[in-house]
Amino acid sequence: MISVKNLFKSFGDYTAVQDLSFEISPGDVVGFLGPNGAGKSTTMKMLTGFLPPSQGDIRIFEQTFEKSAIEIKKKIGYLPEGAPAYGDMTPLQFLTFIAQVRGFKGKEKDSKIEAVVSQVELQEVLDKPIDNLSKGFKRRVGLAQALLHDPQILILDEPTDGLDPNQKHQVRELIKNLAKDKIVIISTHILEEVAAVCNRVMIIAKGKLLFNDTPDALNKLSKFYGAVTLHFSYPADASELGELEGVAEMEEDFKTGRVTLFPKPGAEILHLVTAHAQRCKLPVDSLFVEQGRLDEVFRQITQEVEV
Ligand SMILES: Nc1ncnc2c1ncn2[C@@H]1O[C@H](COP(=O)(O)OP(=O)(O)OP(=O)(O)O)[C@@H](O)[C@H]1O
Repeated sequence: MISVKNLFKSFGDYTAVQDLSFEISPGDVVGFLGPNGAGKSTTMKMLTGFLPPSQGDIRIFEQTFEKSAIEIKKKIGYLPEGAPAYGDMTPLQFLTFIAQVRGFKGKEKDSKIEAVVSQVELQEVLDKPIDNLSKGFKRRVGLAQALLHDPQILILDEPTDGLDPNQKHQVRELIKNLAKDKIVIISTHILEEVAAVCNRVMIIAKGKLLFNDTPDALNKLSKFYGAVTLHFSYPADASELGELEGVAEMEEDFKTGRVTLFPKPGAEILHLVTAHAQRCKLPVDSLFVEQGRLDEVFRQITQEVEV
């Protein structure tokens, strides 16, 4: 369990993290979202013991960094932003170095390295200098060092940043396949990542925690949640759709033939819309219920915050 109470971090006059409080339990995969400069990396650095807080309390499985820094660090795997590594080392040399720092020796060291190399599929680049590797492989080396000691807590700062779609998919699959009792915290700018791997979302902006709930609860804040969108194959009069019982508002895009109907609070409008479209023989190509748009809610939540 990670328990954070009233956490602050200032750099000179600037307060990067303001009064954060939250708890994270084993099994939680948390997507940590926020605009540039929101304070995500700073918070992660405090959670890993890399930066001391200016104020506040961090407890990791009931322990504090003041009393038990080494014990806590054994439980945490951390991938810092940009996946820094020693570029003139090969992945094998780097992972050997990390394994030694983590206190592994002999056969145990070799088997830890072997396991993580196979887990993140580094075999083909093991003996090439890290500086010469592609971005995707560099990121995998970073992940390997974070996973090597099979930590209970994984803190990954933008693990898929700059990766191509295939590599993003691989990293997400890897995260999904981790033991189900771990705590995983991932900072990201990619909203689809949250839906793909996380069961919880925390949004911060200007150092303040603005949202802390499930991805589904975030979707429900979207004005598009439960809306019905239709595409017409040729222009048609959709005005009667906007007057149906339960429809609060209608948006029409005449160029694309798209019509979106927003329900009144609590109303379900799908069956009324389909029945009307059939009755009036509207030229409907496609019709679907919107799940909510994360990018729209993200903008709404993060733009409202005051300094
Ligand atoms: N060591 C430091 N000294 C001074 N200011 C800092 C320091 N580290 C971070 N900051 C400032 O604190 C704020 C939060 O930075 P942080 O890196 O935590 O944001 P972030 O949410 O991770 O952003 P991004 O998404 O761009 O990585 C920024 O304004 C940043 O310039």
